[in-house]
Amino acid sequence: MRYAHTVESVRRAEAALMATLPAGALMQRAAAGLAAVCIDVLGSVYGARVVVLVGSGDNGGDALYAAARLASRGAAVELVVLKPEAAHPDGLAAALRAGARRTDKPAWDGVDLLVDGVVGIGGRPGLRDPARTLIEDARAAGTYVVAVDVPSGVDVDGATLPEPHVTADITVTFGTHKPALLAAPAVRAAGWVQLVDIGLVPYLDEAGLESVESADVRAAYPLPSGESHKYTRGVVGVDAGSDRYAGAAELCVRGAQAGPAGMVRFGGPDSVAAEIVARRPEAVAGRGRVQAWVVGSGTADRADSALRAAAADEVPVVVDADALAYWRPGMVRGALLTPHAGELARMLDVERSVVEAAPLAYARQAAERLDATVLLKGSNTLIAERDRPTRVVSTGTPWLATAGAGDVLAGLAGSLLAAGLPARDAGSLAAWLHGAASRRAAEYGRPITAGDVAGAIPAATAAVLSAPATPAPWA
Ligand SMILES: NC(=O)C1=CN([C@@H]2O[C@H](COP(=O)(O)OP(=O)(O)OC[C@H]3O[C@@H](n4cnc5c(N)ncnc54)[C@H](OP(=O)(O)O)[C@@H]3O)[C@@H](O)[C@H]2O)[C@@H](O)CC1
Ligand SMILES: Nc1ncnc2c1ncn2[C@@H]1O[C@H](COP(=O)(O)OP(=O)(O)O)[C@@H](O)[C@H]1O
Ligand SMILES: [K+]
Repeated sequence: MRYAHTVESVRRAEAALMATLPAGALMQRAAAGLAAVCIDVLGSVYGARVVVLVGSGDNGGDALYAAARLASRGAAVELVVLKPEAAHPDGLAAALRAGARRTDKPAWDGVDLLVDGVVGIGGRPGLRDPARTLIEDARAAGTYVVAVDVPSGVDVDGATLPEPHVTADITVTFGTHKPALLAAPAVRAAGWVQLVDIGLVPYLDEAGLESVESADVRAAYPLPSGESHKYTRGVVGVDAGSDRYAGAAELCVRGAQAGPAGMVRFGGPDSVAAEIVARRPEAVAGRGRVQAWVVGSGTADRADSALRAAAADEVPVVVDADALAYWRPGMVRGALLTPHAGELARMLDVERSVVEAAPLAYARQAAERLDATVLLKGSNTLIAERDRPTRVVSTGTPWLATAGAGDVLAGLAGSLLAAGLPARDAGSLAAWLHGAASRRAAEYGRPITAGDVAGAIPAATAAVLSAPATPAPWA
């Protein structure tokens, strides 16, 4: 996992760490890491033109000490000090001593790098003038932007993206990720995120948000053993499709067949079942004992009765699409709800745009109110569960936004549930593999269908399971 901590949690850890260190040591660690990334970006530092936007807090302090390092290596550094009376005094003195000079209006033409030290974790969302105009001018000139800790103006904890804000090419963050650096929409402003170790990790409490990585998928994927037979691997029941949406049923079955369960039972209407069995002969038509159900994809006006029938089996259920409208809190223990933003908005009785602007907050609110694990689909997918860190998955390509892709995901999640994973893990692995399969199918850049995604899941699974088990550096 990559972990993100809230501002409050970072502040607590920083206070504990700072108590063990000489004054200013932490800022020097941050500035050294920041300068190293800037040097990497510049390639050749001597003679490079660097503009540094300096805000009035410690974020500006980090930027000033990094500016001093760049200036001492021969960069032509210009400091735009936004509130001179409040700038970090020692940092400013160090930068000026090293040869940086002050300006109010940089000429952006020929600037190699802009360092955004306007605000960090102490910032309020949005940007005021003159920072706002300076950033706009720099962007219009195509200047490369490195943000310090977070892109200034984003909502650090809520991961929303109020206007205006800095859009960075690289964000150099300190100690741990912040929610805005992992979750949409704020993550879109961060660019490539570089984490600098400042010794904070031992002092951090549990993360509020965690990003699922390939090593996590590898560690949790349910593998068959020599003793396995199809029933011990789990049977997943699919009640999907209708005369009008027969395709949804097939896509859902294909998603389920691409997962670890040993068997897929198709429990939808007979007219659809005949077609499913003809096209996917490994599926067994008719209801029977299952370890998990997938209900709702394309069920149209059967959704209510289909969900009730699945709930009566008292096994975990993936509740998708049409069935979401009939979900009642507490209906099934261990349920995984898989709405997109529009479906979640209807469940919470708010506008879709409101959910899209703040998916992290609404996924969490939904998990509380709906008393279930909620997988909110989108450009990155969130898996929220009450009292547990929220998960984020960002393996998908935008080509995945194609009709039927959600049916495949629901089937795959059901297969992982039937194989014994709890809802939060089943949702995380399903979203990760579904996204990875979409990239593979799209060959990193061409249109795909939902069927292509289903077809690519086994290869995406093989790739992640067979990768060498080197632990991630942060693990
Ligand atoms: N603590 C540590 O040990 C370490 C911390 N580190 C670094 O410190 C950073 C946190 O520093 P911080 O707490 O000083 O707050 P910071 O983000 O600079 O902003 C506060 C200032 O900004 C202003 N301001 C607010 N909103 C604004 C807006 N929208 N637009 C414009 N201005 C705005 C506000 O001024 P005001 O508006 O109140 O006049 C206030 O003065 C952290 O992100 C990391 O980079 C590292 O060195 C590692 C060690
Ligand atoms: N911009 C995007 N980038 C990456 N993945 C996306 C994007 N938009 C949607 N997705 C993914 O595409 C899938 C679409 O599912 P869904 O909205 O249920 O479609 P359908 O109902 O047609 O099956 C989800 O897995 C979602 O996470
Ligand atoms: K910043």
